Formats: sequence, C-alpha cells, structure tokens
Amino acid sequence: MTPAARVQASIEILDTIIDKARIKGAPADRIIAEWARSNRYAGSKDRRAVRELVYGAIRACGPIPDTGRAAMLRLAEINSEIAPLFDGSNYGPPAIGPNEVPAKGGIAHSVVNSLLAASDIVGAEAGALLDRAPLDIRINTLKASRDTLELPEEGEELLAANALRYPSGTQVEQWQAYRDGQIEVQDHGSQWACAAVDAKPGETVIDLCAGAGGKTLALAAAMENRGALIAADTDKRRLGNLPPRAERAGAGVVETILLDPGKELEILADYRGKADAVLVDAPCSGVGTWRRNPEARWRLDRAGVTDFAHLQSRLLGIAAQLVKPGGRLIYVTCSLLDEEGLSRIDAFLNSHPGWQADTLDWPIGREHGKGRRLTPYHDGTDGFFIGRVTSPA
Ligand SMILES: C[S@@+](CC[C@H](N)C(=O)[O-])C[C@H]1O[C@@H](n2cnc3c(N)ncnc32)[C@H](O)[C@@H]1O
Repeated sequence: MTPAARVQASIEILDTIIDKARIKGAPADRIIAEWARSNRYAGSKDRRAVRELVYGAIRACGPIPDTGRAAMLRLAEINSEIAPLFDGSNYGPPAIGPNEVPAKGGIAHSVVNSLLAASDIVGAEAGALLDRAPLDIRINTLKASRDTLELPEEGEELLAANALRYPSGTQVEQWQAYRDGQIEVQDHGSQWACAAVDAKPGETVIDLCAGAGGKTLALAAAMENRGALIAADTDKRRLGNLPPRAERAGAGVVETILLDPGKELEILADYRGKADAVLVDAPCSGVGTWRRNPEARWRLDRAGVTDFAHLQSRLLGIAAQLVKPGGRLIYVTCSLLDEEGLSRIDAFLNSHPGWQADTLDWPIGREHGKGRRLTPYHDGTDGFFIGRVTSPA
C-alpha cells in the first residue's frame, strides 16, 4: 500500500469505529482486526501503519468526530507528515478542500470533561489518560523466578514484586518464556490491585468479575496453587478464555463458574460466608484504560456512569455475602471517576455496619477517600481506584 492508501484505509476504518461507538457496538481493536482479515493484500507493515494512524487520530480527537476524514484531518494538524498524503492519488484520500474543518481536539466531550474535573482529573492528569501505555509483564512465580528467568530483552524493574516494563509494542507474545507461561502481560497497576487481595496459599478466594482471568492468574501465583480460587463472570466468551490461559500459566487451582446476571448468589450459594477474600474487579466506564482504548471515551455518557455505579454497588453487596467473618473484600475499578470509585466504597460502608476500610500503605499511588488511586500521570500505570474492606469478625 502507498502511504496515501494507508491514510484512506484508516479514514474508512475510523468511519466504522465512529458509527459503532455511537451505538456502543464493536470496539476499535475488533474493527481494525476485521479490516486486516478482509484485506489480505495489506502486509504486516501496512497493518502496523494503519493501526498507528487510526489510534493516532482517535487520540487526537476529543469529542466524537463527525467522520473518519475529519478525525484524520485533526491528526494532520499535529502531524505534519499527514496533510501531503491527502493527494488525490489512486486509493489515496482526495485533496483537502478550502472549507474542510478538522474534528475538535481535547480530552473528551464536555459532559465527560466535567465528570473528570469533579474527580480532580484535570490538566496533566487528564492529558496522560491519552498517552501510549508501555508494556508491563508479570513474572509467573508458578513457573519462573525473577532471579533466574532469562528474557530476550532487559526490562525496567518496577515496584511490584514481579513486574517488568518494556516499550509499547514489544512483541513479548513471541518470546518462548511467554509461550511457556513464565510471563504474563499485566499492567503494573493491575499487579498492585492483585497485591491488595493479599491472597495466601490455602485460602478460599473468589474473583467475582474474573473476565478472561488477568487478575485470577496473579492470585493463583500468590496462592502457590493451594486452596480454592473461584473465577466467576457472567460473560461466557470472556470466561471461556480463562482455562487455556490458566493451563499455560500452570494455575491448576483455578475453577471457573459462569454466573447468571441477577442470580449470582444462587449459583455461588456454596461459598456464602466462606471466602477469605473476594475480589470485585467491577465493570466500569474504563476511564483509566483510555491509553489502550482511547475511543472508549466516545462511548461514555452520564447515564452510562450511573448504570455502572448501580451495578458496582450491587456486586459489592453480593461479594459481602460471600466473605466469611473477618474476611476481605477488595474493590477495584479501572475508572478514575469518583462515582465509580471512592463513592462506591463510602456507600458500601454506610450500608454495611461493622465493616472497616483497610489502609493500603504502598510505595505507589495516593490515598483517595477510603482507598488508593493510581493514575497514568502520577504512577505510569493504568488508572485504578483500589479499596479493601474487612468484614466484622
Ligand atoms: C473489569 S472487567 C474484569 C477484568 C478481569 N478481572 C481482568 O483482570 O482481566 C469486569 C467484568 O465484570 C463482568 N461482569 C459484569 N456483570 C457481572 C455480574 N453481574 N457478575 C459477575 N461479573 C460481571 C464482565 O463480564 C467483565 O468481564
């Protein structure tokens, strides 16, 4: 593909991403993958270049743009190599007209900007939400040790016990250590979220919103594969990805349980009042992961945040019934909106007398309400709110 053809392909992909974002349909990643599948003439360099252009344009636009072309024109405003490629060549985009208006820049649309500001995410804190995320790995102590593991490239040592950082785009999936399950890709902040669970060998731990098990696998390693580790989720497709990952990681302690929305406690009845720890890695607006999914901000609205807050409180209520007396409930959200973070813990403590918030005294993040906040700007991690509460003994 010529550079101009790559720009035109990116514009068309952006059109689809914009349409789907409006109806909360398929995410950008899936749309790009689908384009690559149905355009086999695009080689690996083309695919990489198109991906860069698409994500560059998404990051450059604040509110949702009207069209893919307007989004690309916005990128052209900050990247001088793009405008000359609007050259009207075969397969390239038509020349830029005198009255064409690029999409707006900024962080997001005004409603989201005010939600962020209300949670004190402004200025550089807000800007860093759109940085490119580095690639963090966790050394899987079920199969390797930090002292002896040899990797093809030297990573930056991070604060979490088994974390290393590589530049964005490092192809760790091609390393033998990855194929052997000795390392997992996991954001440094997510590793700290798992540390908050403080899972120990022999305990009964429930990962109530396990998804594909990003955090479950870290819990299995902390438990040294001993005890009971239940990975539950309502999403069959996501949960279905966990068993092969657990097998690769040697995490034999993991048991998956598919939940029915609204009947979670019925399905988990055997564990009522039995768990030493329950992790609620709640569904959320994902503000803290915009570095990876920058188009997620085009899907976010006021009503969506309110819906998430209701679901988060409901899940906390379910989790509380699974925790044994004196046990721990860990609440994690990758949103930085207080309504989805510190307010949920405050509401929980108000409605659950006798429960106590624990202090997470860590060398990373900052105290935030009755929990801890990690942000891309302050900590170089995805954005997280992490809170831990202990049930009355
Ligand atoms: C933030 S994601 C979890 C990510 C996962 N823990 C990880 O580290 O990869 C939230 C998950 O909550 C799940 N979820 C949504 N509603 C739920 C419910 N009622 N009960 C349990 N899980 C639910 C979603 O399917 C989604 O996988």
